[in-house]
Amino acid sequence: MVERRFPDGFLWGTATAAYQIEGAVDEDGRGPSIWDTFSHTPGKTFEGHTGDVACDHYHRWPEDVHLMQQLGAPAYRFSIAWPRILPQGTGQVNQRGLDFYDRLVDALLQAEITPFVTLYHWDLPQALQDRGGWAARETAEAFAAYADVVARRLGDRVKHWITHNEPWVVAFVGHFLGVHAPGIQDARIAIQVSHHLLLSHGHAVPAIRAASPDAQVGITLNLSPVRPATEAEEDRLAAQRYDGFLNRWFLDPLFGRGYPQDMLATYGELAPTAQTGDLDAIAVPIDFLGVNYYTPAFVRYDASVLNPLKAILVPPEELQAAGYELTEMGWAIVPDGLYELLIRLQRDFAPSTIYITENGAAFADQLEDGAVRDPKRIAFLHDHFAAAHRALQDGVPLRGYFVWSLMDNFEWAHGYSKRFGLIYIDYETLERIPKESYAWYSEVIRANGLVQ
Ligand SMILES: N=[N+]=NCCCCNC(=O)[C@@H]1[C@H]2[C@H](O)[C@@H](O)[C@H](O)[C@@H](CO)[C@@H]12
Repeated sequence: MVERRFPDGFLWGTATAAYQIEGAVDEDGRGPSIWDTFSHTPGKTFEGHTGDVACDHYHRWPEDVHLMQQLGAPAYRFSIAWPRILPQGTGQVNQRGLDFYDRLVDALLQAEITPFVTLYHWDLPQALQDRGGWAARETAEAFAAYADVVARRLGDRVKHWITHNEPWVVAFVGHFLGVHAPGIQDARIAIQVSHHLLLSHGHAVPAIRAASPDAQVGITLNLSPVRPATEAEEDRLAAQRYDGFLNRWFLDPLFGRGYPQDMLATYGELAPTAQTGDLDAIAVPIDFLGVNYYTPAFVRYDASVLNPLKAILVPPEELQAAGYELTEMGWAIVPDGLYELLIRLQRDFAPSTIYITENGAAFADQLEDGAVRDPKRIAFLHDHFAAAHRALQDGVPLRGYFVWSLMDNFEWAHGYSKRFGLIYIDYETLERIPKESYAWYSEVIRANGLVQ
């Protein structure tokens, strides 16, 4: 008996990204991306892992589509590799790159799986990085031109488009922390990059709509509820600033309010350079907001003069000592954080539609006697699905949920050391082995809800 049933037509799905699963980095005319450069730079990734082969999805995609079909998920979110489409970032289009995604989309539709296409999931053509990358305003225009090329080819069959995946991570993990490509550590550049990413979104949306009639277009943000470490005033104010840094910096301009005044004041002369019309472009109406939720941000005041934010994340070991269970990423498992986030989004921004475009967890999965028992992942997903159901009951316009990830894959700086998949990948043989959570999720999809 289904206790927590989801609305009819709820879009259950799985999610992946090009550089994390495809491999075939030198095949069929693909050009290098900044992640090819970064992962081949000594010391940047776990044990020097690269995406050169990854899950070899570029060649094994028919088997992967079959696994999706067996799972029974009605939707699949994947990203298109810009360097396969425009190897130099602009100019000459690589038809063989377009052909790959054309075949994949046709196979998904044949399998009655709705494709959700992410246009940018971090693999910027290196040729554009050589011309300034996202720190250069021209890259925003190049992105809109790339979106136009892809939407013209696939827009008759792809009706759900996501311009960007997690611009916060691209800007601040890639250009401030420097632990992602292109590995820059400069606050001013990172803030300017966040502006150019949003601007590129604003210019891509009309291009997609023009080429893909009645398409639904949105953007995916990594968002978290922000919780102060203590009720002390300084921690509560730090949490407010961190909420501005992580959430409101992107949500406010996308929903037509311009950049948050408190953050412009906090950033001072680090604030981005914008041109007339930029904010209007960024505020172009979207059909849905994609939300990637993993864990809340637990924040405390930090007096360091080197930190304009004067707020830092509470370290994982403290969270563990406080009683939180952690995933292999060191992220606290807080299903209620998803409910809290969705209710806040509905209250403060009221998007017409929300999709959870990523939620999932890495655990220390072991292959034993040809099987992978992953009870922790089942519990994680169960509890987060229950939180999403509660939000639905409280009026949140949630229309779908994509589990990260369909299969184990290249986890960026962590390489292949972190496993998020519903399907285990044996990286020696590239064999796909569905984990117990795959069968469990298949049951949830068939019942369209949780049975206990
Ligand atoms: N310092 N630091 N960093 C904090 C980063 C938190 C947000 N990371 C994500 O959301 C990434 C998202 C990504 O889309 C996917 O490509 C990744 O594989 C998953 C799993 O990691 C998640």
